[in-house]
Amino acid sequence: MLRSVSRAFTRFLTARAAISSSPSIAAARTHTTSPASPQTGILMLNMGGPQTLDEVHDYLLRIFSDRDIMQLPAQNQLGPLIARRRTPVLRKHYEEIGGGSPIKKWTDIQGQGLVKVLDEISPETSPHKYYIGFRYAHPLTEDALDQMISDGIGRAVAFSQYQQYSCSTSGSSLNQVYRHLSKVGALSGPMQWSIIDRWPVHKGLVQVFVDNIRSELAKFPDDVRDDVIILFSAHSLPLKVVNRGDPYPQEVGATVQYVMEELGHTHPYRLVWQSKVGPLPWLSPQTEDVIKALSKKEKESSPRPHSLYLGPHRDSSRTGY
Ligand SMILES: C=CC1=C(C)c2cc3[nH]c(cc4nc(cc5[nH]c(cc1n2)c(C)c5CCC(=O)O)C(CCC(=O)O)=C4C)c(C)c3C=C
Ligand SMILES: [Fe+2]
Repeated sequence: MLRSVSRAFTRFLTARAAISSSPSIAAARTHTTSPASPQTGILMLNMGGPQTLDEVHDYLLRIFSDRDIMQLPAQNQLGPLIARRRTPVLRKHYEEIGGGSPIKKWTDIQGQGLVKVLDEISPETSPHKYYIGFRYAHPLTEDALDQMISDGIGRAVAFSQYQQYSCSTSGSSLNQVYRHLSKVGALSGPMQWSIIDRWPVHKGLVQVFVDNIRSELAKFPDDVRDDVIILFSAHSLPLKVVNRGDPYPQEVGATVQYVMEELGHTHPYRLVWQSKVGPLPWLSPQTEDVIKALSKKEKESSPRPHSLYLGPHRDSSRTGY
């Protein structure tokens, strides 16, 4: 299902690209649908997060109902059951960071910066407008698409905010875009789509990691700084998904490789995996096991290794994986 919908979306994009490159059809379109100054919509796709504690249940319900992320037996019954049971645990986590996810706030800030730059560097596609399309929380992808349609957007960019591609994250969002456009009959509408589905080695991304690592390293005392081990901690993935050929592990590895090259390989490093859910095997080593092992070593050995942790946590939606 996942792959067939993704393929359908790709075929749809290819067909649109073919249409745009055909002079006669492109000319016809100018007459019929293009406004004098075409408006470009950038749809920022991400999983999102509950903005209030009351939104936690529905957020989890959407996650556990999504067959692109997991396939449960009798998912229609089991999904809602697990979501209900998990809600108090996750509510507590969000309570600890102030009562909600900051991802909407940061995506707004990034969207505002994005359209400002685009309006400056690309007047021919201005004015640009960003839309936030979250997969599991408000503002939902479906609502953003409806808004783009009602705004009469002529040129649309589906921009995945996941730097590395996985069928379970970016794939799920793109499938949702395709399904909703099909449902509302907008697949063959006036919106011309292009897509940014991954950017694992983009210069700007690599530089953000490099800058953050350098500024964190500077906080260590001079006599231990060179011994610091850098831990790159990425969200893990079930081996079932990896073995299907999902590109995510390789793309995360590519990000790490570029960052280490830019740093000049000044320090030892490890790529570790976090946030495994459920009983099945996931990519390892797990972050917490590596931290425990390194701390044990730190207590026993001399010179003592120190570690610098770089990875996702609930209140750091800006920092990467
Ligand atoms: C089998 C299920 C899951 C896969 C595959 C998966 C892949 C995946 N997830 C992220 C990033 C995040 N996931 C988050 C929450 C979350 N993910 C799953 C399951 C899978 N993820 C669940 C059940 C949940 C709900 C949270 C929970 O119950 O604890 C989050 C948000 C964390 C939060 O606290 O809200 C992120 C971020 C990636 C990058 C990824 C594959 C590459
Ligand atoms: Fe997840």
